[in-house]
Amino acid sequence: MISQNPTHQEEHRRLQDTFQEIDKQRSDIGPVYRGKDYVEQLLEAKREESRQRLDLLDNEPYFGRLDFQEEGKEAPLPLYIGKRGLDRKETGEPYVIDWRAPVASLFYSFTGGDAPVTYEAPDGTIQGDIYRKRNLSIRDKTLGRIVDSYERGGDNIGLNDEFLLYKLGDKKDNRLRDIVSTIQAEQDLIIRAPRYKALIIQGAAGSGKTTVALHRLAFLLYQYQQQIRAERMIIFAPNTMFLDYISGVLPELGVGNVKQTTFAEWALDRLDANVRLAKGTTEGNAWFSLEGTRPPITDDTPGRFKGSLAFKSLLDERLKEYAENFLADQPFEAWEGRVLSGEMIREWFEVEYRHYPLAARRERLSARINRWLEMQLTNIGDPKIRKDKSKTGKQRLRAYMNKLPKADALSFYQSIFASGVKIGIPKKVLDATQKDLKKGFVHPEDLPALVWIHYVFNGTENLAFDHVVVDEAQDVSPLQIVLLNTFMNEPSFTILGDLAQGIHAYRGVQRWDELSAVFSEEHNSYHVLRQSYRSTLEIIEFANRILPHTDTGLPPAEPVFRSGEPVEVIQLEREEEKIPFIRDFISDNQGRGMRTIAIIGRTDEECSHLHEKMAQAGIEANLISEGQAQYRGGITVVPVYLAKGLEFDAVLVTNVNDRQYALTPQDAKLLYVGCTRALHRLTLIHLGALTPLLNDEGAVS
Ligand SMILES: Nc1ncnc2c1ncn2[C@@H]1O[C@H](COP(=O)(O)OP(=O)(O)OP(=O)(O)O)[C@@H](O)[C@H]1O
Repeated sequence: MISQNPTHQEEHRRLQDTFQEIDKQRSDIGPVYRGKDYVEQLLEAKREESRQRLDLLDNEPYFGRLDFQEEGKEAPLPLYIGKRGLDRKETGEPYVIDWRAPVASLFYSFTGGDAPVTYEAPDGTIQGDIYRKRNLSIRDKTLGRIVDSYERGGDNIGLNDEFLLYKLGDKKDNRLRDIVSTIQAEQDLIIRAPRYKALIIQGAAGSGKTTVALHRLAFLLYQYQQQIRAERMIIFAPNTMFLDYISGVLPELGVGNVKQTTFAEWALDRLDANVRLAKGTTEGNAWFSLEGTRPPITDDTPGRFKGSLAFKSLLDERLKEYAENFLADQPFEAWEGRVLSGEMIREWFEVEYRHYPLAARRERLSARINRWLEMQLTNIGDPKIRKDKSKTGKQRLRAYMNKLPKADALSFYQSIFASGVKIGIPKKVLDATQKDLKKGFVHPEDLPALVWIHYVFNGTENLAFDHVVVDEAQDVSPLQIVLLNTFMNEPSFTILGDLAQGIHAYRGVQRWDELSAVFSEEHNSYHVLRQSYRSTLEIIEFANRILPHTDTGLPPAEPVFRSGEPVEVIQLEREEEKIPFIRDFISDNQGRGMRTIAIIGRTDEECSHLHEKMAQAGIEANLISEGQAQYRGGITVVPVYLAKGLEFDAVLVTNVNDRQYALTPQDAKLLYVGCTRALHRLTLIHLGALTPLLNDEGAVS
């Protein structure tokens, strides 16, 4: 039924008109070509692109309207803003404006007031006045909510956040979504930042870091379409399940082909097959179990040392020495009396081939000596003697080359550790590495150094990035960033994370300047996102109480004013109460329309045990364990260290007692991660004494 409201009627007509235009353009494209003609096939690829763009538009043609009067024009024009642009077929006039277009930036940067506004167009700054900013919700081709957040001359009070709050109140499924209709001004600044920057973003939990980084990729592809290709953009995320969780956003924004991977996967792809990860090095059983004590984190902590710039300097020194001593300075004697001097060989290797990486120099040298050998053979007239000499010469060349080092990353790395303390590797680091390394096995934190060595030996293999996104960057090392930077002519990075969620501090950074030190001042661009969009006011205020215990000195996250239910901290008397409690928690939340519910435990073992008990009690849930490739949504049991990056409508954190979450920065970070996963409801239970991390005057019990 069409509403009687004149605004609704006007927008309804505009929407129908848009659908007609889309239909017309689709029918003009014509049917799919299935023939063999090559030119037609190429044209068909273009047509298919247009079809896909129209399909995307057809779903939700636009989400916003901005009435803008450009200076010097007679009247304001309504600009409709959508995920993709659409021009009128007949007149060519813009009918829907792509959200990434310069003029659309006004929609995001405008926060009210009657003062003139400006935006940067390719031809310079454009000034004008805004008369209306409107959000429109379109679902299943039907116009829903219309919210005017600004009207010139109106009172405009309290309307600004209404559409955002309406969107944030949604229940979630198993995928991260795009936010084009409600991007906030502080996020938009990051999304539209210039290409050649190393953006480092410290963002509170739920501030939209991951989402913003994905929108930035879509923006860069639009803005620099002649210079940037999706296939040369890459996203590094902490694990494959997280990649699965975020995998829907770029296609929703009409962007395909961006490589999304983990650092370990990418590194192992680069390295030779002889590099294998040692078993039992998974973080789950090493760092996050409750067994033993976790040593304090220092610069000598193996993961931190092996990712440091100090280690890189040490490697570089050794690599230089290795290259200098590569040749044995031996002449090559092809057969008795036919000698190629050591000086000549050095001249070729060190002067002629100096621009090639070591492995290529080695190969070129071998080919060059071989050519010299062939030349010598042409001087021998007797075919039989020539054949004999050729055989000897080739054998000797093989032997000569075999004596040269192999320029293999793993052997080099092994040799570095064999030299050990002598060359400045701390004993702690040696002890943690040697045993496996001697057998040819490495740990994840060895990978940046190994790829670095491989790069010095082999070059970048023509692999170049147009833009790199590093998510959860508090867990990466400076060496990783240096390494990725070598695959680019000029830095173009979006590096995002939250130090308060640095649960892998044993290999990550403790301050952002550890990463910014990699870039020059002109490339560095540091941003802070404090506003948190994910959780209700009550949840954010609760989590903010844990923050000081993380020892990061970070300010509290700022909630959007979206109020929900109070956070509950409940003490159970007996272990047997737990499963019935979980059952009630799930059914209560399902009854309130919550679609994703997580039971967050402290360790892998606790979660497997809970999951088993729940199954015995007939409660079906997905158990998440390390190495899992997919996040399925619904009811999930997950250890807290694997919940990072994900979000759930309702969260139950189990066993928040003083043993599971002790008064240490590491445990504070884990608990902070657990609590900030919840969108609408958060409950914590404990048996025994409550964790001191929550034991302050504000705790609800
Ligand atoms: N401008 C916005 N409009 C609507 N929703 C938003 C906005 N910004 C962020 N969100 C929502 O907030 C939630 C958190 O976003 P995201 O996961 O990108 O944050 P994050 O900073 O990476 O979080 P964390 O560090 O806690 O994993 C998501 O549900 C996202 O859709």
